[in-house]
Amino acid sequence: MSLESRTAPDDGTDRADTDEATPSGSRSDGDGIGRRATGAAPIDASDLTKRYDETLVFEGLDLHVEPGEVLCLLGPSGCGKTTLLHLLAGLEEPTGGDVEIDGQPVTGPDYRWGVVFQDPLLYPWLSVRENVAVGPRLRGEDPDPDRIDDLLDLVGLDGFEDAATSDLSGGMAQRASLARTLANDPEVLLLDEPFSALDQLTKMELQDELRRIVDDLGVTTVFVTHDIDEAVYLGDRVAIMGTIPDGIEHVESIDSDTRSRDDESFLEDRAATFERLEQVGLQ
Ligand SMILES: Nc1ncnc2c1ncn2[C@@H]1O[C@H](COP(=O)(O)OP(=O)(O)OP(=O)(O)O)[C@@H](O)[C@H]1O
Repeated sequence: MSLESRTAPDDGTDRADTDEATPSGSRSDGDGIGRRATGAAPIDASDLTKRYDETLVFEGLDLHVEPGEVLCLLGPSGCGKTTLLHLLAGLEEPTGGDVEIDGQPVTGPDYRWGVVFQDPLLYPWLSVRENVAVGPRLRGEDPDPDRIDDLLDLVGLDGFEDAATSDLSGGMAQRASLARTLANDPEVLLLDEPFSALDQLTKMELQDELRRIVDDLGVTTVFVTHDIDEAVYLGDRVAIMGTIPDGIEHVESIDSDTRSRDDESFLEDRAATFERLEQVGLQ
């Protein structure tokens, strides 16, 4: 089995003498990721605390995502996945701690860290092509039509450039949403359960497409999901979040070379992740 299981130390501290990650998601080394884009940005969250009035979501959470890595945040409803993603994206302010992307503090939303939401949120009065060109336009740039076409090709929407968004299926709308985010050339891609509203076949197709795209672009990616198979299939590592306010309980490294849903190592990775979920008291 090629899976490296990275157990959280009992005392919650780093083990510098082993090849293990901390529960907060730091890595002691850089292997096992398999892809490392030159120029891709690391994400560093330090000592993050988020509280909404009486609700402490997590406290003192640390997370490091390697340049070009795909990290999946996995956990049950209400464990704080979206909250953590929003803090990484600058969509919400932490109660304590800070987030840096490529060494720059995240103080608010920015096109350099692109977010894809569960709802594609396309502008219905614009064509698919115009939706994808929105980011550069908002920044006062003249979008390069060839680049927009290339992006639509990349996400599998070749031939739908001039379609109205109302003519798109849910999967196609999510492809357009992804292309719109990629049009900003983000250093980091943050996705919040983007495929959870799609039927199983479309979801699997889009998982394949996303994996191909992030591999091609080498963009650092954080993907929120509550679907174990999705997390294991897409992630270089899977960070398992416990119930609030436990934060990240365990980080599982997934063998990057085996991206096949029906081979033995996928099933082994899945079983190991499921076991970890059970060990932190989740089903
Ligand atoms: N704006 C808010 N105001 C008050 N409490 C909030 C707010 N946003 C989130 N919470 C609370 O914070 C906790 C974490 O919520 P969050 O949405 O981050 O979890 P999640 O793991 O993403 O859940 P889901 O999988 O259902 O989307 C929950 O208890 C939720 O009720």
